[in-house]
Amino acid sequence: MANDQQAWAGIGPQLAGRLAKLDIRRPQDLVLHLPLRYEDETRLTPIAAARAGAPVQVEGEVVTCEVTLRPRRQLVAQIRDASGTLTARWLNFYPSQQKQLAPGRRVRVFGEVRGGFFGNEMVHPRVHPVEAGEALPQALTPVYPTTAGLAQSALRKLIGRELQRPPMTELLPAALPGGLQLPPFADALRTLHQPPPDIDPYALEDRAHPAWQRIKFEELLVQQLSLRRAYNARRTRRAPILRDNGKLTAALLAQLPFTLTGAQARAVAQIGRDLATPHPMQRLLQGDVGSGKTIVAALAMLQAAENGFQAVLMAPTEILAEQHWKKLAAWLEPLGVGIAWLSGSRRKKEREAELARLASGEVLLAVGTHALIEDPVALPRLGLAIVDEQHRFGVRQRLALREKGADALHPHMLMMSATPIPRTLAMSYYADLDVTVLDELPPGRTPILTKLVAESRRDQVIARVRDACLGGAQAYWVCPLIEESEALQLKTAVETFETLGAALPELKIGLVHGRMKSDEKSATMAAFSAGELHLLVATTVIEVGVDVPNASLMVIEHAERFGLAQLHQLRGRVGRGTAESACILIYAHPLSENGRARLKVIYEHSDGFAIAREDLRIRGPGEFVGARQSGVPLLRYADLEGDADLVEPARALAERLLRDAPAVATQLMERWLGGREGLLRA
Ligand SMILES: Nc1ncnc2c1ncn2[C@@H]1O[C@H](COP(=O)(O)OP(=O)(O)OP(=O)(O)O)[C@@H](O)[C@H]1O
Repeated sequence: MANDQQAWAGIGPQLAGRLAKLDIRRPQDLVLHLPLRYEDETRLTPIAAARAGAPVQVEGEVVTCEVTLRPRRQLVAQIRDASGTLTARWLNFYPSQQKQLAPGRRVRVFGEVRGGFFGNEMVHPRVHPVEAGEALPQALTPVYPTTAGLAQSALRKLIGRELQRPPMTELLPAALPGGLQLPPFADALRTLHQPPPDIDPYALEDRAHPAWQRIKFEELLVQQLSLRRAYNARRTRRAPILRDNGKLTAALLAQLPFTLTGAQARAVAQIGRDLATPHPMQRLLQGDVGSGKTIVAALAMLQAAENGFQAVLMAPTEILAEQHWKKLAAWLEPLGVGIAWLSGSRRKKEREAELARLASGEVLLAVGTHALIEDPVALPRLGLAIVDEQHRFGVRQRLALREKGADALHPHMLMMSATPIPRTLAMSYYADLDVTVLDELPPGRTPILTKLVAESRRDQVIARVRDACLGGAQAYWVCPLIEESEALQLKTAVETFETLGAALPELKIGLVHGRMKSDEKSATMAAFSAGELHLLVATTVIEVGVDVPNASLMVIEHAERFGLAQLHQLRGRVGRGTAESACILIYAHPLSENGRARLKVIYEHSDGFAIAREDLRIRGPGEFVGARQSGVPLLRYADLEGDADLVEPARALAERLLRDAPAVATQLMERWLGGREGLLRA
């Protein structure tokens, strides 16, 4: 982080430290520190006309000013203008304040009036002693976000000084994409820092004013620039050329019990083309629950193997890794292609054997958890790395996987996600990736019936589970989420398992939770997959990816505690076969407003993109994507939902600048990011 010491003339280390807390590290950062709101000191209100509720400024002569001791120590002044008298009081004050308020002096006081025992009064108003002939300010007074030890007045002065200084260079071209009309940068900044008195301060505060639009547009533009530049950098790196010679992939397709959906075929073709280029692919495959991402991954891995390169698939949980491995092995082994499975839980001997097979090149493909990125794993010919549920991994883990390849060659990267995100968000957060969407479900799926049931009717739900299971179906029962305590969560899971066991003696019931030994977990999952268990009681370990097509009933207890994405994922565990499926959401009273809103959304929508849009509306984008973790520079002013219509033109202009005016692109990034590395994402 560059701290331009030279330019901080007149600013000592203490002040510099406080400014740094506001992310102001260079003089030019000051002008991008924008007001939260404004106070109108450009006009005066006669004392008699001041009404309670809104801040006003009055000017008058101090009649009296004294420290009283009852009911407590305070400074009390009477101020009079032609229309009346006002009492002002300060419970905390400096002796110098009393001097400022010497009787006979003219002062302006700014604050909110309220009705007191002795008539109208102001508590802790701001005082400004008036010099003879002093005019009212010409601009609204900005109120900035600040930090302890840094007074508004000091910050205002610093920013005001910086605003005087040329140049606030205009960096945008005259014609903006989409016919967007925005004021020049310098004008926008002046309007925001020193708004002329005829501007309605509320219009500025809700940030819809063209001056705000300009600033937000430039901020979004810089976000796009930094992401797109990271994306373009991949062209400077080399990756192995993995051609689709069609032998193994065609054999796999011929042997599948289904044909690819149109969306899958398009994704496979797109990825196939990426792999055949000499630069690393950076692609995100987004598919709603059950849209069939695994086969797309398998075909890509085969394409690597066909070319003699290694490919790995990293999954966030052991259950998921094992399931992927089984599915891939069932598809690939008949073709004579081996696939290793690495997870922290496998016995040492098994692990070592798998490692040896990988190191010798006997097997080219592997599936695993983060165990894949650990030290002993050598992947000297890594050509393709696939990360499933990519948002569950940190930036560092994804990078570590990339670093597994040989020095000179970067592997192609494919990120997969079953959490669809709305288009504007994808454009913003994933502008350094190409995005493929699987927007089609395999045919023959029947829609899932979602029911909301109050906890008082739990017995009826149990009866329904009995009927369904005795009729040949299988069911999941998801235990309540207890975020505060894992121990309690476990206890609840065990208790639920026991009470259901007692209530449903005729059913075979299994239990999985995160704390079980891996082999127990995998034995239970295998028994459920094989149809040996009717009912699987589970914590959210089954949230992602579990694929047992015969399971057609899902019960979620305390559904109101789960997030929308989580509910959607959980519900997606059923409806994967041809049987009619149902998801019963048991909720407990009282429902919070937010809990009610979430249940309503999940009840009304089945499409992951629609749910994501609603989720965004309820939670806001920051939390939605886990912005910090994604490593994308955070937006200070623009808001991806409210300013969605600026994102597309920002993206278009970013591409144009990077192509035609890279120096301007650099200047823009320098202005906003100050030489800080804008992007860390793999
Ligand atoms: N084109 C297809 N036609 C029929 N069935 C398919 C097709 N593609 C995949 N399937 C099957 O659909 C099920 C879901 O596929 P998969 O597990 O790959 O989904 P997913 O996208 O990973 O979903 P999730 O994110 O929910 O795990 C699997 O049983 C798979 O074999």
